Amino acid sequence: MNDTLAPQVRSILRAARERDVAADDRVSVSPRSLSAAFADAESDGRVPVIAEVKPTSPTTEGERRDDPVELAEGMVAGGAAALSVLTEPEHFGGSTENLERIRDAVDVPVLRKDFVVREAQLDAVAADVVLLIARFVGDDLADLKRAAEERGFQVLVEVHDRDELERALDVGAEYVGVNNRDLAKLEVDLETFERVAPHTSGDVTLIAESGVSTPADVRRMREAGADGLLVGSAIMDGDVTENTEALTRAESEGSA
Ligand SMILES: O=C(O)c1ccccc1NCC(=O)[C@H](O)[C@H](O)COP(=O)(O)O
Repeated sequence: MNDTLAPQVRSILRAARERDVAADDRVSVSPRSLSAAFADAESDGRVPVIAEVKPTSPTTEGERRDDPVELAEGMVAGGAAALSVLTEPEHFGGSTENLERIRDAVDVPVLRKDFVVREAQLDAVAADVVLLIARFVGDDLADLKRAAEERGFQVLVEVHDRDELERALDVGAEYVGVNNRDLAKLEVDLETFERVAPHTSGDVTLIAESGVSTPADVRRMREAGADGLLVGSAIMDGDVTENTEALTRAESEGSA
């Protein structure tokens, strides 16, 4: 599998495998419901957007050093239904402290965005939702999903193609994210979601991840079946409240 990943992604995976977890105790979470947050957004005319606090990334120039709590509050003010917070330190400038502070400051669900590959890594910090990337966790998907749910986390299983989608459905994933970013080349193509989404079963909450930058992209992903969208770079680039608002209002009259 490693040979087919972009060098930056190989480096992310290597760091994830080597990362130790200092936590002594198993976390126990009373999660804020992601599906209820999506329903609340829909009921007042907002597109359900998970806005991502992403200080930097292998495909971003520079690093945004504003207070992550201020960024998160700005995203919620712009109508974000939920937040995603990078906790990966080496390639994304994230931290578990950022997530803790943000989760204390807002009342929407918070997704821990990281590259979890071992059960002990689930105990690094409490969050409402944890990400498991099908391609990274391989045959451990079912065990890690069970371990996460035992701790109270909701689990977002990330896939990129139909085979990974089948694996997500086989383990009973309720939240599936289709990542438009190809981890082999790091290219983003919104057609990925359009190709994979029709093969999902109806009771799954489907999230389009990566590469969404305009209201037209939002509408395109929604027409292809996205219940929600995960957006990082386009929101982090400039005024996060205005950027979030433009996307959450993409289906309102008068939106560009
Ligand atoms: O964002 C990257 O550069 C990246 C590189 C290698 C592996 C993963 C990467 N991103 C993780 C994500 O899933 C995105 O942060 C998330 O989907 C938001 O994407 P975007 O809206 O395109 O910033």
